[in-house]
Amino acid sequence: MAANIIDGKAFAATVREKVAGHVARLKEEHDIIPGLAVVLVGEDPASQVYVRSKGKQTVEVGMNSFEHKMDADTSEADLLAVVDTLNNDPSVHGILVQLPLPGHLNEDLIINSIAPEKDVDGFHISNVGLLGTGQKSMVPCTPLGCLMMLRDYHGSLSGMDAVVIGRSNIVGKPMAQLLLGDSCTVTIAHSRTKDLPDVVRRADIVVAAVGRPEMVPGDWIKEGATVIDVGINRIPAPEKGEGKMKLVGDVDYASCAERAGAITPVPGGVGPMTIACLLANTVTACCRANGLAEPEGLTA
Ligand SMILES: Nc1nc(=O)c2c([nH]1)NC[C@@H]1CN(c3ccc(C(=O)N[C@@H](CCC(=O)O)C(=O)O)cc3)C=[N+]21
Repeated sequence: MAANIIDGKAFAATVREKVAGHVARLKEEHDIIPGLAVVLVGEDPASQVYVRSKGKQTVEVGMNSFEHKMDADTSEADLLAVVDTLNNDPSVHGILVQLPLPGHLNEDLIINSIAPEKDVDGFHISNVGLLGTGQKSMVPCTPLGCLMMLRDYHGSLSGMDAVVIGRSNIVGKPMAQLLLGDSCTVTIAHSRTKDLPDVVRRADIVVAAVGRPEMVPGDWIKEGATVIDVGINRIPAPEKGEGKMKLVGDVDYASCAERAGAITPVPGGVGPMTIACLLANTVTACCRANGLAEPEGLTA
């Protein structure tokens, strides 16, 4: 059986359209323009690509985009000062500090210095706690995008067996919380999990978020399961020519697609949804900051 392909790229376009609609309404009815500030420390080429892409999409949906580029040797105090300025700037509704940060900077400290209501990444300890207790929060963009695709494909997720492979704070843990919130039976698997293949074989929903290229083979996938591939790994592609690279996920797409009922591709799956959800979170933050109704269809 060939799996249905869950087209994250197309889905992300519909999310951005909804965002653009809300942005237009905010401007027209309330004279408010949502603003997203992205802080990039250092010159990691991949990060620069993502930041550019975020800025471009932010402007395309009609929001204001603010970019703060800082040197790789920026001090913690200087970075905290920039975050403080953004926290106090009423035209900024969302703040994202691009991760990973250079090693001399304390990531937790920086993230927790962002005003929780502007923390559109959903990484602040307050938002983590709110999500874990089922209260209104900012939800991390990648898991939110995965949840939107799963709900769209399945309708209700209630009672499904979900296995999340990976226990990171930015994907695995919040993903598990969201699936639990939708009444899945959730297992978080990781590098020390015993009998990982058998654990994954129980799953109706597999979310792979480990950052290891093509580590999940098709024979771990239950017939008909839904596979969400969060991995974005750049690996050599000698078949495309000398020195060429390609993007692959954390699952072996060809063999998993043979057994899955549905699967997200890489590229064109979770990645585009992550950025779309960042824009969605910024609109949500803007509405909350102004005491306006939550935008429909953009929150968990
Ligand atoms: N504070 C913070 N928040 C983040 O959300 C964050 C971050 N730091 N640091 C880096 C990672 C990475 N990330 C991606 C977003 C979209 C794609 C994406 O759209 N990927 C395309 C392919 C892009 C390509 O060709 O390279 C796709 O999967 O189709 C990828 C990666 C967000 N991140």
